[in-house]
Amino acid sequence: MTNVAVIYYSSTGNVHTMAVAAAKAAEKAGAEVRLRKVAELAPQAVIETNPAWAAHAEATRDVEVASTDDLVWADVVLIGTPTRFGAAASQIKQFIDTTGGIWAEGKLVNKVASGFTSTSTAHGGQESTLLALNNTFYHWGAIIVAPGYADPVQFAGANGNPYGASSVSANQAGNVHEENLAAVEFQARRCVEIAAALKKGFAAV
Ligand SMILES: Cc1cc2nc3c(=O)[nH]c(=O)nc-3n(C[C@H](O)[C@H](O)[C@H](O)COP(=O)(O)O)c2cc1C
Repeated sequence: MTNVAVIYYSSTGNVHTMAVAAAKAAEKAGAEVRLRKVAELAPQAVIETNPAWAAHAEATRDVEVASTDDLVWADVVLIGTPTRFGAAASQIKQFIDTTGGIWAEGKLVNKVASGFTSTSTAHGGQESTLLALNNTFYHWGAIIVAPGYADPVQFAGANGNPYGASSVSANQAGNVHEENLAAVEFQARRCVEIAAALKKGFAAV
């Protein structure tokens, strides 16, 4: 059994929708899956300035919050974040910054890792966000499994990002194109497949 942790942050539901699709696809591929949001850092007063943000926070209040134990448990770590000025959301960064202890113990080595994102605009920083996430994965000693163009879904009109599934929301809540969902499903399946092969390979050496 391959363990998959889908860990995400989402203010207005786009990345959440992608995370749920990734989790379901990994489960369908035979993995055991933990879907976890990272802790919110924004003050409630700020959240309430945006009705979509407040509504999404309320709708997902029962989603379990990610811990470093989820990373230790996982064979595959899929991290989803909206773009914030071309980089990951601070909520995701804060979670990443709690991994120093398990990193020092070597507990992140050889995890299969992959990122997905959502931006408002097509050239709003999807690649810079995903490449910045990859920098963390390198430091963990993880094995980055990007979708590449390894499936025809990557050539669908709304897709095309080989670094990780990416949606363009136009700042609309929960506005993920079905082709983006197919892309993140493929990405999750690919990670499960590669992690299972790695496990077998390591067991054989
Ligand atoms: C502070 C802030 C910074 C943002 N920076 C960018 C950006 O650099 N480029 C972009 O295209 N969208 C940017 N966005 C928009 C979000 O990334 C976009 O709406 C995304 O789809 C939200 O995902 P979510 O619904 O999962 O929260 C920004 C939003 C906020 C609140």
